[in-house]
Amino acid sequence: MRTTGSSTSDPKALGAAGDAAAHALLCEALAQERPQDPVLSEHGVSGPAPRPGGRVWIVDPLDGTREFSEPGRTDWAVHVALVEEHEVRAAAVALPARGTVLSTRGPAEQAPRSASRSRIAVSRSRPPEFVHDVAADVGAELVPMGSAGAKISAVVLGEVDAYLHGGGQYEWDSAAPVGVARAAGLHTSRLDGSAPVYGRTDPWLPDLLVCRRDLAGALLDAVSRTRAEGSR
Ligand SMILES: Nc1ncnc2c1ncn2[C@@H]1O[C@H](COP(=O)(O)O)[C@@H](OP(=O)(O)O)[C@H]1O
Repeated sequence: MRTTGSSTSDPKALGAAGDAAAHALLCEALAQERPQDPVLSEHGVSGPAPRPGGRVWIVDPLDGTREFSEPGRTDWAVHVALVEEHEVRAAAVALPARGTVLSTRGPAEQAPRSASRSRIAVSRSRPPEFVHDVAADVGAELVPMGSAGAKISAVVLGEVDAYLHGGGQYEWDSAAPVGVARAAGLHTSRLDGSAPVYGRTDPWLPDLLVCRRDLAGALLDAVSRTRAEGSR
């Protein structure tokens, strides 16, 4: 759709069309392969109603819709996660513009460090206010990128060392990439250090830290310090 320009020159319409096409494809495939399972996304639930703690596929057909509609950008992704008992059991994140799919079947080890100075991926359109103070606190460089899936993939691939998010997000923005990151041996938590919980009735999951294990303590301390200072 991107290379043919689809039928529209309006970036928003191209994003919406890509999102709708990917959603239809994933729902059709899951209805065919796993007809007993509910599927949750930004578009609501398709298939049977989810049961508390039961199996649910959490998908984001197009994460980084804005970047998808900007020619040449590769920071957008497709997320598919299988959640059971509030845990991600299996997941895949596709980066179609890079011809790459990362999954929970990938190597269970962290990539080597990207550079001597830590690099933290943050939203390019809505970076949380506290990230500048956190970066200064730990001596890191900020790397603005689109898409939670692309940013978490960048941590898995060793291109950056951490992804820091705050201010808002839903379970479909992070379920699959968090599953992939955890399988790759990375730290994944909320900003208070607790484990992210998926498959809840309310899918709001507004903050997240994914990083190399050796950085987790320093980053969580810096987040807690800068947020406490900011609220004074
Ligand atoms: N404050 C916020 N509230 C709700 N969703 C947010 C958000 N900040 C980021 N997101 C969502 O998280 C995904 C990654 O965002 P970002 O590129 O800014 O890091 C995007 O998903 P979509 O592209 O699927 O809409 C975006 O909508």
